[in-house]
Amino acid sequence: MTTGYQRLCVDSIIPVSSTLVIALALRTVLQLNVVASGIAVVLIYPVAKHLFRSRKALSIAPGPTLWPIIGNVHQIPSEHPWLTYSKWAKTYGDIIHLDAVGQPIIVLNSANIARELLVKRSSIYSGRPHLVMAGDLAGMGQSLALQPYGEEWRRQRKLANQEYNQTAVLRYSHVQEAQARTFVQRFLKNPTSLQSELSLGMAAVILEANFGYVVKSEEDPFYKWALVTMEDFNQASRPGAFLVDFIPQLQYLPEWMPGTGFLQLAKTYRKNMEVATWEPFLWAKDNILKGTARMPSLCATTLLKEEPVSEADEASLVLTAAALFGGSLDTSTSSLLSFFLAMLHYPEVQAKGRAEIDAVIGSGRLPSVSDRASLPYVRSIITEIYRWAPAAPIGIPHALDQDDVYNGIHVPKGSLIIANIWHMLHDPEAYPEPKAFRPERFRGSDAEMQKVTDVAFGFGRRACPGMQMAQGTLFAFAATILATCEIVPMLDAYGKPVVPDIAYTSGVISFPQDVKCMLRPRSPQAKALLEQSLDSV
Ligand code: HEM
Repeated sequence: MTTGYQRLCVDSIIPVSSTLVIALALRTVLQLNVVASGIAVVLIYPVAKHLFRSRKALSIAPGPTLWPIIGNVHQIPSEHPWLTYSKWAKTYGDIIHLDAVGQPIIVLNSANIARELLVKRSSIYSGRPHLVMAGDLAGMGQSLALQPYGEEWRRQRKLANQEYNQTAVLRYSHVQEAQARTFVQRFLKNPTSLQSELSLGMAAVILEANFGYVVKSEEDPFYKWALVTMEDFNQASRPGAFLVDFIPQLQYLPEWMPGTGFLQLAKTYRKNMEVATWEPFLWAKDNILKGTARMPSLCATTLLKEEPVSEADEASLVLTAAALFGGSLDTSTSSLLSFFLAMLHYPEVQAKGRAEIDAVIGSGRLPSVSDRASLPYVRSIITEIYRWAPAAPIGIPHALDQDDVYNGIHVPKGSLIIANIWHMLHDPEAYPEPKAFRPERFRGSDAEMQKVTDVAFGFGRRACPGMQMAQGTLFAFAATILATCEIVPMLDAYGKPVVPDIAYTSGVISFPQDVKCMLRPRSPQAKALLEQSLDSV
């Protein structure tokens, strides 16, 4: 059955193409004899007029031509969608309407419109898309990042905020500093593994903050399980990978039927997820109750509350911790890879950051997270990373829970709302020469930097709850690296430096590709400080 909305989409068409239809019709008319012309005008004109009028009557936002039934499915880009949406902004403007077989998708290319809708109208714009394979069948839809906007989401969000708000997160500064120092030591020994060492460092920060658990190596079982589940999620949520996402009724087929392998796969994903999320929690609970756990942690704070923690509360806690891990790992790793890439391409920025650290901290100690306030240039470098290469270039889509009208434009209930963060942060009006990495553009002003973080971490009630954690971790890593080492390119077989290209992957979390480089210790004293700092951990 075709829904009213599907019909509207199929019938509607953009003005440009309506004009084209009329022009083509007229050209045909001119080639026909008078009688035939008369018939053609009678037949074609009303159709063209109808197409033109129905779009206006609908008042949906502009966008590429909608095809019958499929809408824009064939035009929705799978590679670097933020770049195509950004290009479309020139033709269609800051709010674009797309349709994927009846599913309305609204792309926002303006931070102001995103604020109008996702922040000011957040009571209706804070849902998430419903994923059948990843969400319902694999069981991942219960976690904070995918929960529909409602009671359970609020419960999980409260747990996340309690532990990772601006003040509470400072209790983890020592973890962030220790991991930054460990990373530098490890990478000095093994300069071929930048991405995996960063990923391990990011995981270690969040697993300690969530569970009081210390990760020592890539072989750590909790770390390995978490990676498996993240990969399962990537597979399960791949757009178009599973028919059941388009035809949800398929989930009720019996498992013995041919073609239902996805049901078995979903069970495997669910089992992996249960191990990855519950095992570290049970470990933490056991240690907290025995009094042997490292403190503080999200689990300790929650379990040691005065009121008893019910089974349902425990389940919410486990899901929150899992979402925080998932939200943290790739975004922070990608941002730090971008830091390395930027420092290789802009050695003068690297030198300036280092000079600021030398001037403020000197060379007698390593930087700590509490130095953030006195290092505005290092803060600017980190902010410029969020802007220059946002780790989540189109964020996570929101879903609209009610029909809405914005500036006369109809935004249908159930629309997916995509904030094109990349475009907003590359607007040449706000950020001249947006492709240049230039921390000076903020003039050391926190208000200017906040304009970037207000966009890069998403909007409204769903905005990133890990922002303060990310800020501290990225600062600890960037400042420790700059204070102790120079970031230098690898050398080729002829001893020539090889600076990696600026190229990014296409996923929801976009990574710079093939960033290879070396760290060169700045002095024997810097090396000694690093070694001493690890002895004291
Ligand atoms: C550079 C680092 C990071 C960036 C750029 C980033 C960006 C984002 C963005 C754009 C969103 C979507 C917001 C929206 O829907 O409007 C998001 C959501 C989320 N982030 Fe982050 N994030 C980062 C680090 C972190 C960290 C460190 C954590 C955990 C400690 C985290 C946990 C989450 C969670 C759980 C959500 C889902 C929130 C919800 O649906 O209510 N993120 N993040």
